[in-house]
Amino acid sequence: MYEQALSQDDVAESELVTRRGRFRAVAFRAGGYEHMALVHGDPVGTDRVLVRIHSECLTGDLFGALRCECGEQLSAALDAIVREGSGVLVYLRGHEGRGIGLVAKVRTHVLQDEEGLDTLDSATTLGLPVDIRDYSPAAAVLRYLGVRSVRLMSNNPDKIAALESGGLPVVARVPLLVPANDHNIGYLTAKRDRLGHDLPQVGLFPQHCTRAAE
Ligand SMILES: Nc1nc2c(ncn2[C@@H]2O[C@H](COP(=O)(O)OP(=O)(O)OP(=O)(O)O)[C@@H](O)[C@H]2O)c(=O)[nH]1
Ligand SMILES: [Zn+2]
Repeated sequence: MYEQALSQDDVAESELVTRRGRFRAVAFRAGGYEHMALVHGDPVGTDRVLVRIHSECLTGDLFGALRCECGEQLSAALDAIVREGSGVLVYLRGHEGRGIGLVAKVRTHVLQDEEGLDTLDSATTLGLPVDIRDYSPAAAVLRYLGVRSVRLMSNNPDKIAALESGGLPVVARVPLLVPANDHNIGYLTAKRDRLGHDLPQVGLFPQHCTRAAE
């Protein structure tokens, strides 16, 4: 857990113009990793800031893998922040594979493909934890940025609890739903049924599903 306040020694900021628009890129060190917050508009001292806390997923975010929905959620969240005119995306490193790392995550993929195990059992069969993510760096950077309260784009109740226990009030959860496909429908179903994520019922994952955050 990263409980102290971020110091300027651990932060560097620059303008970052992207295809979507203009952001402030805030690189910061916390909990042994280097993370980044992308800030759009001016959320300093503001309540109800639209925020996405995004867990690193190299395969989904960078390579567009369809076996999870991370890449599409990343795009949808940035689009929503730009539409809103203000908001923060916190990209957390060290979260790969829900904290077990990239090599271990790919090992879970092998078990999913070859043995038909789901995203939980494939981890536990390897003797690994299902989820050991630490969200405290996100709370630390949001406090550093002067965000007062948050509308969080996520389907995962753990993220809300983690932010609140980090001192950041979450005044609303904004669903972040993207279309399901044949490759990730089992993954989404396991997240809903076994991890308690707030996701639609079977048959209602539109290709099915739905809107990004509004
Ligand atoms: N161990 C493991 N991790 C995975 C697998 N697929 C994706 N991940 C990781 O899961 C993390 C994303 O967590 P999810 O449970 O998909 O979603 P979430 O971020 O908790 O919830 P949202 O805020 O609603 O997106 C990323 O860090 C991915 O690397 C898998 O099959 N096994
Ligand atoms: Zn992913």
